[in-house]
Amino acid sequence: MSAPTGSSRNPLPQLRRFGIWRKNGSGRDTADARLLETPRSSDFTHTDPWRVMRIQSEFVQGFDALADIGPAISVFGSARTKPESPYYAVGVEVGRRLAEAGVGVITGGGPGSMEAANRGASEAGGLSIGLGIELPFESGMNAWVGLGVDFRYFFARKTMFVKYAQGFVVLPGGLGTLDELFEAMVLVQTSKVSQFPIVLVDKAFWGPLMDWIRDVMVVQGLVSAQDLDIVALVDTAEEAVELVMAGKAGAKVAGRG
Ligand SMILES: C/C(=C\CNc1ncnc2c1ncn2[C@@H]1O[C@H](COP(=O)(O)O)[C@@H](O)[C@H]1O)CO
Repeated sequence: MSAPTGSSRNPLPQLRRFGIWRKNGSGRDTADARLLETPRSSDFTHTDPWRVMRIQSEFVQGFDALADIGPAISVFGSARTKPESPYYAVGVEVGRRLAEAGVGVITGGGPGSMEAANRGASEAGGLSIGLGIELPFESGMNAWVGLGVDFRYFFARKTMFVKYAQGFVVLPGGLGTLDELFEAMVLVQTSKVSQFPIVLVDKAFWGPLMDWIRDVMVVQGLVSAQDLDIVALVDTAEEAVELVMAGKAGAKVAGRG
């Protein structure tokens, strides 16, 4: 995690934090992992009803903490992006431009590109939100989050990314970023959400993936050519924010089901 520099236009935000958070140290034992484990005895299955209560409380807590945030955009990207990387600079600029456009910035609250977007939003005086996740190794909320909500379960957290945002900006990333991107694409493809702009930043990074979808999936009839229009590819933070804000105007409408 980068040390804040003296060039900030705003000091580090005062963190308001929700959720149960514990440092896991080097252990690999998390609530998510325990839930997904195959039960080894019937005793184990008897604990699942209690987990449902905990899962329920995580949704209630998320809804409660985020209900009044106003318009916001979720920004995804690699947890491993270094502060000296050009991707980090783009993330800061995306966060800053979104804040200047008057919308909150929601990230996973972690390091790398998440930190960059939170930092840009925070430095510009905007609402900087982090949805943290319990992981088996130390990570924690980055220092640029002003409103933090901690989650044990990925699926509860992912609901919040969509429910409280009017669009996604996706910076280069790995499996976690792809997971978030494809979930959003499927929600649009299946009309669970509409009017939901998804903007991918860096054509050189994302282009080959889109080419593969077009050349393999579309050719084999596994997705339709129109599904590629669910996302837009750009090269700059300026274009990303312009596009995502233009799409923001329409109300998000839930599909049937
Ligand atoms: C691997 C490292 C830290 C992990 N910490 C994370 N904290 C919060 N959110 C995370 C973390 N890792 C992944 N995510 C989520 O997935 C996306 C990034 O995943 P990727 O595989 O790095 O692309 C991101 O948008 C988060 O929501 C650093 O040592």
